[in-house]
Amino acid sequence: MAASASPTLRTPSLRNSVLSSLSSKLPVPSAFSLNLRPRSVAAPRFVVLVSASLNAKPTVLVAEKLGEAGLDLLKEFANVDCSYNLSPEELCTKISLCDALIVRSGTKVSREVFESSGGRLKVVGRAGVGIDNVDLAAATEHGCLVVNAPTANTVAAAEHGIALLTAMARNVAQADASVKAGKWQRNKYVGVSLVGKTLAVMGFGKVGSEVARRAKGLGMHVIAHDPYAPADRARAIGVELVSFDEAIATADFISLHMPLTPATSKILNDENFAKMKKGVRIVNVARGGVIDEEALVRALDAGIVAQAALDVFTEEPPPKESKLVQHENVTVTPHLGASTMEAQEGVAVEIAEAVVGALKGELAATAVNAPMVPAEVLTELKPFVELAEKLGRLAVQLVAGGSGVKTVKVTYGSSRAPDDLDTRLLRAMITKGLIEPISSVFVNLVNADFTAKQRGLRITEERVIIDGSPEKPLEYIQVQIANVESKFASAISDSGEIKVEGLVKDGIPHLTKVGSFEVDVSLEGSIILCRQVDQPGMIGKVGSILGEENVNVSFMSVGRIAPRKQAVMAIGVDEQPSKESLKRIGDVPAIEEFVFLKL
Ligand SMILES: NC(=O)c1ccc[n+]([C@@H]2O[C@H](COP(=O)([O-])OP(=O)(O)OC[C@H]3O[C@@H](n4cnc5c(N)ncnc54)[C@H](O)[C@@H]3O)[C@@H](O)[C@H]2O)c1
Ligand SMILES: O=C(O)[C@H](O)COP(=O)(O)O
Repeated sequence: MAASASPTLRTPSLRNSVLSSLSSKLPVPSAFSLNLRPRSVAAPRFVVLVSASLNAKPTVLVAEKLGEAGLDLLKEFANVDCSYNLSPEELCTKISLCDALIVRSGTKVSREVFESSGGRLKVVGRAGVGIDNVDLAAATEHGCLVVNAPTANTVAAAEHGIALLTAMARNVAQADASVKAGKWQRNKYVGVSLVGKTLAVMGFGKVGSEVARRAKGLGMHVIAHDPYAPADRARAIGVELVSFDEAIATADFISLHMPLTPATSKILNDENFAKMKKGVRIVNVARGGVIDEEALVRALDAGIVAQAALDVFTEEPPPKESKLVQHENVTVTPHLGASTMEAQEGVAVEIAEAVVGALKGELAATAVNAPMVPAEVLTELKPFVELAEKLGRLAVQLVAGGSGVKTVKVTYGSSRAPDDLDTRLLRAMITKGLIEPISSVFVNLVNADFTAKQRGLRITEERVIIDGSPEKPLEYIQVQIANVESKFASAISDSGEIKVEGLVKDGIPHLTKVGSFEVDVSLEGSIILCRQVDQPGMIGKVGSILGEENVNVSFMSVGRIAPRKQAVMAIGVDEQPSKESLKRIGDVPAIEEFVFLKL
C-alpha cells in the first residue's frame, strides 16, 4: 500500500493508490474526491493530558519545599503557587484552582484531593521516589497522571544508609549526646566492626544496589533479597541474590530498600525477627511501614536486634513518646535520606521537567500510573493519535441515540509484525473519541482503560498484516461498533456493524471508509455524510446550499457502488451549518439520508 503516514512525504498518486489498494481488499465501490482547499501539512498535535481550556498559563501548586532550579523551570511555563504546610482541608480548597500539584513525602494526596479538584488537576508530581503518599487508584480514576523523580536522590539515600550503618556500628549519635552531656564513657560505647560481616540488602533496586556497592567497599560480605531483581546486575556488583528467609537468617546487618506496598507492609514482624541472628543490626531508609514498629521494640528489648538506625517511620513525625524513637539502642533521623543540596536540586529539576512535559501533553517517562510509551514509539505514532480519536468520535456519533455502545472492535492494518506495534496509546485515544462525545468524562491515556471498563465498554483489538512499508507503523485503522442501530444506515457494513476506517496522508488524518462505501475526506472541522442516488449536479446542489450560508467546504468525496446507483458523499465543512441548511440538504430529492458529525 502506497499511502504514507509521514508528514513530509507527498505522493501525487497517493489517493489512487490508496483507493485501488482498498478496493482490492474489499469488493466495494470506486471513489473520487475533490479537495476544495489547498491543504497545509499541519504538525500533528499530541494532546493526551491537557484539556482544551489550557490556553491560559496553567497553575502549579508546590506544596513542599522544592529546589530553586526546579521552581525557575516551572515559572517559565506556569503560574507557580508555593504554599507549604497546608492542612488537608486547605489543600482540598486550593486544589480546584490548580492544574498540577508537586509534593514530597510530607503531603498526603488523598482521594479527597482528587475529588475536590473538580477535574482540573491533571498532574501530580512527586519530587522523589516513594509514591505511597499518593492515592494512585483515585488519581487514575480521575484521569490524573502521577509522575515521580526516581533517580536524582538515589545516591543521597544510599549515602544516608551507609552513614546510619557506620554511625550505628560505632554508637556515634549516642556517644555524641553523652559527651555533650558532660560524660566520658569510653567503655560504654565500644562498637562493632563492619569488615567481614554479612549485610543483607532487602530490595536490590536503585538505592539498594548503591548501598551494596558501598558496603562492599567497606569490606562487607553483601547478599541481597529482591524477587524482581535481575541476577546479572547482582553478579556485576558481586552480590548473591538469596531468599528472604536466608537473607534475614544469615545477616549481621540488614538494610531495607524496598517500596512500601501491601506485600512489604510490616514485612519485618515478630515472626521474622524470631528467625534472625541474635544481635542483628537493622537500617531503614526505605519506609517506616515495612517494619512492625511495636515488634521491633520487642525484638530490641529481647536482644534479638542489637541496634536499629531509622530514617523513616510509620507516622511522620513519630509521636514524641514513641518507645522506638526513645530506645537507647536506636539511632534516628527525620527522613533525611534525600536531603542533600545536590539531590534536592536534582529532584526539583527532574520533577519540574516531568510536570511541565505532562502539562504540555507529552507523555512523561516517569509516569507512575500510565503505560510508558518510549519516546521513539511516541514520535512515530503521533500522526495516528489524532486519527484514532477522530475515528472514535465519528463512530459513536453514527450510533442511533448515541449510547448503548458496548462492543467495539479496532483493526490495525500494518505491515509490521504484531509484536512490533504498541497500540495502547491508540486504543486510549479511540476510547477517548468514543466516550467524550456522549459523556462529561475527560478521558486520557491514564484513565482510558479504567473508564471504558467502568462503562461496560469492551474494546477488542486485531492486527492485520498487509503489504506496505515497515517504516510506517500503520496503514489504516478501522473502528467497528457492534450490536447497535445507526442514525445513518449506510454506515452499517455488510457484516452488520457500524464501520469507519481511516489513514494518515501527509500527516493529516483522512476518513476513507464509511460502512461499505469508500470516501476520502480529511478529518478536519466537521463532516456531513449524505447517501444519494448517484447523478450529476449533486455536489453543486449541496455546495451551493452551504455556500449561501457562508459555510466553507474544505473537502468533498463521493464513494459509489456503481455509476447512477447509490453513493455516499462526504463533505468536510469548517463551520457548523444551521439546522435550516441541513434540512435543505435533506430535502434535496436525490438525498436518501444524511448526518452531520462533529470532529
Ligand atoms: N529515606 C529517604 O529519604 C529515601 C530516599 C530515596 C528512596 N527512599 C525509599 O527507598 C526505597 C527504594 O527506592 P529505590 O529508588 O531504590 O526504588 P527502586 O524501585 O529502584 O527499588 C526498589 C526495589 O525493591 C524491590 N522489591 C519490591 N518488592 C520487594 C519485596 N517484597 N522484597 C524485596 N524487594 C522488593 C523491587 O524489585 C526493586 O528492585 C523506596 O521505598 C523509596 O521510597 C527513601
Ligand atoms: O521516596 C523518596 O524519594 C524519599 O523518601 C524522599 O522523600 P522526601 O522528598 O520527602 O525527602
